[in-house]
This record gives sequence, structure tokens and C-alpha cells, in this order.
Amino acid sequence: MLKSLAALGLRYSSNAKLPHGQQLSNVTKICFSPLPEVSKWLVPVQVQYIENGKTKMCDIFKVHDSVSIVLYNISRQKLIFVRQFRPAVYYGLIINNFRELPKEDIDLIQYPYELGMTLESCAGMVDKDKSLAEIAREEVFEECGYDVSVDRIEEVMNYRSGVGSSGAKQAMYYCEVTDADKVNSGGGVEDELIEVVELSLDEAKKMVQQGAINNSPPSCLMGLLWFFANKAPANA
Ligand SMILES: Nc1ncnc2c1ncn2[C@@H]1O[C@H](COP(=O)(O)OP(=O)(O)O[C@H]2O[C@H](CO)[C@@H](O)[C@H](O)[C@H]2O)[C@@H](O)[C@H]1O
Repeated sequence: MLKSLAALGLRYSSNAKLPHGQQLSNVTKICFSPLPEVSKWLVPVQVQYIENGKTKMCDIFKVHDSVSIVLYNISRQKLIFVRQFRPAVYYGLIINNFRELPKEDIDLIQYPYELGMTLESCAGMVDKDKSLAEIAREEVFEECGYDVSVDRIEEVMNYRSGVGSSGAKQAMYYCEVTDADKVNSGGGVEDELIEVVELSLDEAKKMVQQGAINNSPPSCLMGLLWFFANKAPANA
């Protein structure tokens, strides 16, 4: 089971041949520890409420809102994705194999880090005072290397993710790019190690076929369904 999931993590990797400047993720140590009392990224809160006279509670955490962009290269009819190591996905996949939080480093032979590699739409958190479309434009540039103006970024829909735990808002956008818009290899900024992956429409369609197993977030798959329903060429 775990082996086949690791294969899923490796799927769509472009292997050795990455565009100049892009680095392939190689994780060599993983360990888990309880969340510190103060986290820059997650703020845990308990909500207490009375519903139909019954007192209830819900433990939640606040995270940043975010944007995601369905990116379509019309020069080559390819959908553009990003592939990266996601610690949360890795943790979610392996933690049920342990009775309690392991104190030692995780055995990466038994639990390869590739389990936590995901294929996602280009996305980013809303952590600056800019319009959502401008943040989307920046993510397309930083993660995927396409330089487009904000007016080419089309708003698709807004929705809430993690409704049981965070309820954070995500705004989805759509953008068509051409090879002429590609100005660098992408790959993210600062510590990010993001691989740009291009899929043909046939390959991308397999991700949303009945029975598909993905490491991708629902927002990416929903973006694909939206694309095939609204934007894909008639012959796709
Ligand atoms: N919990 C955490 N702990 C430590 N460092 C953290 C962190 N969260 C973010 N970071 C840091 O912030 C950086 C920037 O994150 P991004 O803005 O690229 O959002 P990301 O793509 O991770 O998730 C975006 O895309 C995914 C997929 O759509 C959405 O789920 C998500 O809400 C959205 O922000 C990360 O590379 C990391 O260094």
C-alpha cells in the first residue's frame, strides 16, 4: 500500500531533466514533534456555541486565506502544475502506522519522503496587502515562471477549505499563458523547492476520472473539472 502511494508521489516527476535553475526536492530527514505554544502559521482556537439549546464546541485553527490558479499553456495545450514535498500530506499518510508520535527520526527507507510529494495547481497564501488577483499574478511568476498582467487573470470562484478545521477562504483564478510569457524556470522563492510539471489534457483528465487516486488537494481537482467543463478545447 505504502509502496504504491510512493509511486504516486513519483508520478509526474520530470526526473533528472529540470529546466535550468530548478532544483529537485530531496528530503533526507523527517521527524515530528508537538506544535509549539505559539506558531507563526496556525492559531488554534476553541469555539463554544449553543445550537438548539445544546452546548457544543469545536476546536479549530486559523490559517491564511489563499489563491489558486488553473494555468493553461495554449502554445502547447498543456496544463501547468506544481509538484512539491508537503509535510502535512506525508504526516497524514504515515501517522496511523504509529501508536504515538514517534520520538525518533522517521525511517525514510520504510516511509519514503516521496509519499508526501503532491501535484497541485499553482497557489499561494494571502499574506500581503495586495489584491487577490495581484497575489495570483505573483504566484504564477514565482512558482511557474510566466509573466502575465493582472488583466489576463480571470476570477473563477471563491470557496472555503477545511470546513471542519479552519474554514479558510480560497479564491480560484484561471489564466491562459503562451511560451512567449515564460521568462524563467519558476520553482518558487526563498526556501521553496517547487517543480513545474506540464500535463497534456489527456493526462490531466485521468486525475479526475472515476476511481482516480491523487495526492492533489480538492481545489486542484475542482479547478480541473471546471477547466474541462468550461475552457478545454472541444476536442479534449
Ligand atoms: N504551516 C506552515 N508551517 C511552516 N511554514 C509554512 C506553513 N505554511 C506556509 N509556510 C511557509 O510559507 C511559504 C509560502 O507558502 P505559499 O504562499 O506558497 O502557500 P502554499 O503553496 O504552501 O499553500 C497554498 O496552496 C495550498 C494548495 O491550494 C493551500 O492549501 C494553502 O492554503 C495555500 O496557502 C511556504 O513555502 C512555507 O515556507
